Amino acid sequence: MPDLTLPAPAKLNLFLHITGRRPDGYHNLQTLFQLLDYGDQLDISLRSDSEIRLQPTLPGVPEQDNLVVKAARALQQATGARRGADIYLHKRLPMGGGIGGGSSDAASALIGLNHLWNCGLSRPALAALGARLGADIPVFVEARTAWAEGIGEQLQAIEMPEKWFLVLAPKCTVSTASIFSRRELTRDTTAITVAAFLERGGRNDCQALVAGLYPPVDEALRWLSQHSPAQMTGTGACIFAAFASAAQAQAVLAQRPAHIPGFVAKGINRSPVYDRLPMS
Ligand SMILES: C[C@](O)(CO)[C@H](O)COP(=O)(O)OP(=O)(O)OC[C@H]1O[C@@H](n2ccc(N)nc2=O)[C@H](O)[C@@H]1O
Ligand SMILES: Nc1ncnc2c1ncn2[C@@H]1O[C@H](COP(=O)(O)OP(=O)(O)OP(=O)(O)O)[C@@H](O)[C@H]1O
Repeated sequence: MPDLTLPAPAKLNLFLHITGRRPDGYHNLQTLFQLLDYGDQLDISLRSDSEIRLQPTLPGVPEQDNLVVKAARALQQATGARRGADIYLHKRLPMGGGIGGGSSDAASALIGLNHLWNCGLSRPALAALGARLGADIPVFVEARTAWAEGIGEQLQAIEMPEKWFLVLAPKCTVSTASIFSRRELTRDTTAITVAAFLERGGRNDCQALVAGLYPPVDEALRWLSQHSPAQMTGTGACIFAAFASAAQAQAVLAQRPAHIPGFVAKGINRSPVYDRLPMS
């Protein structure tokens, strides 16, 4: 039996506007991070030595590059924690899909190990530690559906209607860094207010570029758009559409082309991690 089991939920970017580029190359953006009740799971067991061991190894990701291991080491360094951990990662989320799998795994590792090692870091301190490893990690540490600005780390929790989402995961991996480095990317969208988004919606500034570069993304977008307004999340490759009920989303999922994997998940305002381990 592991000492602690924690979920690592996915997110969708309900819109993604790129409003500028910082001198360090990172992009200022506006987005709405919608958490989903679907994701990976981490089983964490304490070790008496200070080793961090992760199983299984993900295809193409050496153990030391896995964000879970990086997060655990960063926490050890920041706090002087001497204990180690064996972590088993049940991977369900497609990698490089724009649904934040690696970031969420890292956030759950930070939250779980902070608890098991008695490090005593507050949620904002853990989020700041996570931000150094990836722009999408803070929202999973804060564990709330949120409006985000800056590079994605300035967060404001927001209560959204809890809709159902059909997510299609075209069989390709999109590198976030490569999309953000493309010359053709539009980087000058005018900032909008939360109220304007809630009234009129928004778009994904990376979508046309990614669909042009990756035919499987284009195909999935075209197919899903026949049934409901479809959008890409993050820098892709996943795309999604919102439905009022699970049954409606499942009915469309059942009709999808057999070669496109997909799932249905509920949008949630609070991550299940928050309920497992409430903290300051
Ligand atoms: C596009 C989003 O998925 C929206 O949620 C995220 O902002 C990406 O977050 P992430 O995958 O955690 O990204 P990171 O691992 O921090 O960065 C990957 C690469 O994407 C680029 N990057 C990322 C976030 C950002 N606001 N501006 C950027 O330019 C940088 O080149 C960086 O080297
Ligand atoms: N635990 C992990 N799970 C998935 N990918 C990981 C993990 N650790 C490191 N990585 C690396 O990070 C890359 C991006 O992974 P991830 O699945 O988080 O992408 P993503 O869903 O596009 O994320 P985001 O929306 O945050 O940009 C992977 O291709 C992989 O090389």
